[in-house]
Amino acid sequence: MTDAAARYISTRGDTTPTDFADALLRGMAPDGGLYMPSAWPTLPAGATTPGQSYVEIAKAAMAPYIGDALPEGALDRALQKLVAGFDDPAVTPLVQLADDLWMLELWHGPTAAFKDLAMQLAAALSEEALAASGERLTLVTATSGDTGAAAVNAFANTAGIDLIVLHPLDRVSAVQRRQMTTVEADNVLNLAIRGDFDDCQRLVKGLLSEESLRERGRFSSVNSINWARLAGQIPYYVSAAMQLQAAGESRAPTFVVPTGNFGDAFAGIAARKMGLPVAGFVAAVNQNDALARAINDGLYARRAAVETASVSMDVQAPSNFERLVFEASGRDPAATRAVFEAFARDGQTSLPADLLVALRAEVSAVSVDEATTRAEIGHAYETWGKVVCPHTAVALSAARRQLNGSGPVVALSTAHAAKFGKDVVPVVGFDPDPPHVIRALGDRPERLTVIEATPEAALDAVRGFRS
Ligand SMILES: N[C@@H](CCOP(=O)(O)O)C(=O)O
Repeated sequence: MTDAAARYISTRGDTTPTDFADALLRGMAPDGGLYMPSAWPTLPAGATTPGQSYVEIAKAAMAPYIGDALPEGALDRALQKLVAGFDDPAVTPLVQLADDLWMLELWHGPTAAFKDLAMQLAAALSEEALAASGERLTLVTATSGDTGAAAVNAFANTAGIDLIVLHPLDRVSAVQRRQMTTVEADNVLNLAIRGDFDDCQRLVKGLLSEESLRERGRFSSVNSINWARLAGQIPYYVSAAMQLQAAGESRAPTFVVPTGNFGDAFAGIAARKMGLPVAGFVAAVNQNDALARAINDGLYARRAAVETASVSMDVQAPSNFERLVFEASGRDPAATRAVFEAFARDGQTSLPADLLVALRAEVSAVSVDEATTRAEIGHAYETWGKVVCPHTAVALSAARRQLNGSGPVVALSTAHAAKFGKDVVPVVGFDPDPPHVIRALGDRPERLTVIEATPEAALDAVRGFRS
């Protein structure tokens, strides 16, 4: 019998429980909710034995979520492929910046952003899941820059899988856009949407519930609405804790996570649910602060996203907030449904007082403005000689406010600064040295199609692609 951690239920409570492979190939639950493991597994000893490699940690941490849903050895093969694409032996090295202040570098992979860690696995595991059934898979994915780049890299030219990426027109960095649009792959379609990331994510969710598209075969998403994306982000929290221990630090860390769609932060919360000792989580958002206002003021309200230097976090309706509400409500699907149906219908909803207390026990949230982000890029360079991207700067600014001598604070560094030259160069005064994966982009021509942010336009584009 499959363990509870490998059975997936919906946050909205109206879906037949299913296994990892099906949750992976569906992306979202049919009732409009998000898949969650029906119970949290305990972190196996293999993940926390000193001296383990990233592959060993990830295998132990992820296997309970997969159970027997994939062919024998699928996770091993996926992990070997993942680490082969990283340019650091630690995969996600932890760097000390000052007393109690650490930075977890998550950008040593093929698109120089943290998304590679789960996306490369999602691609390999999707292929394994499809090999057994021989089905065809179409993926639709919304991006504010990094997810799309990682998805294109991971899925380009994969037999049996088509990938359609929706990014907000002119609202991703030039490098992010070129990582998506210069790849020569007939199975990839780039759609530039006249709107913001939240429009892209809304269109993706609409497409996933569009029955007429089922003719194409399986239809899913590789946004962090897909549980497999979160499962692939849990191991680096465990790895960071192990690296701290190896450095002689025995106190539990506080993780500061630069936050957009809240998938990364929720993966950390999942690691803690599995038993990883963590003192706290801080979600650091930019001026798009819907999540911070919800947690700090109790009002979850939709506003148009503003453009910031940390473009990948220009999100005002963070999808994984639904998973947090589900968990904080004691896994109550009716309470979760009430919050997100009201938000969808009215554009805002007040969170009940008891829910708010439980949310704050899981995570705190701070918003960092643009001037502070710029100042933090300068501070990181002047103080530690580190050229950091704007997202990392948001995290570092929030992390430095957490330092109170009570334990280590780990800021997640989510992307290489060279992806965001427009905002980094004016502060540090030079072009950050790009890793070879960015240099290799060269000046190849770009391929993208511009469409309006309407369900009809999105549906037409998808129907017209390789059907
Ligand atoms: N920050 C993201 C937005 C989508 O996030 P995801 O984790 O749900 O894929 C991006 O860079 O696209």
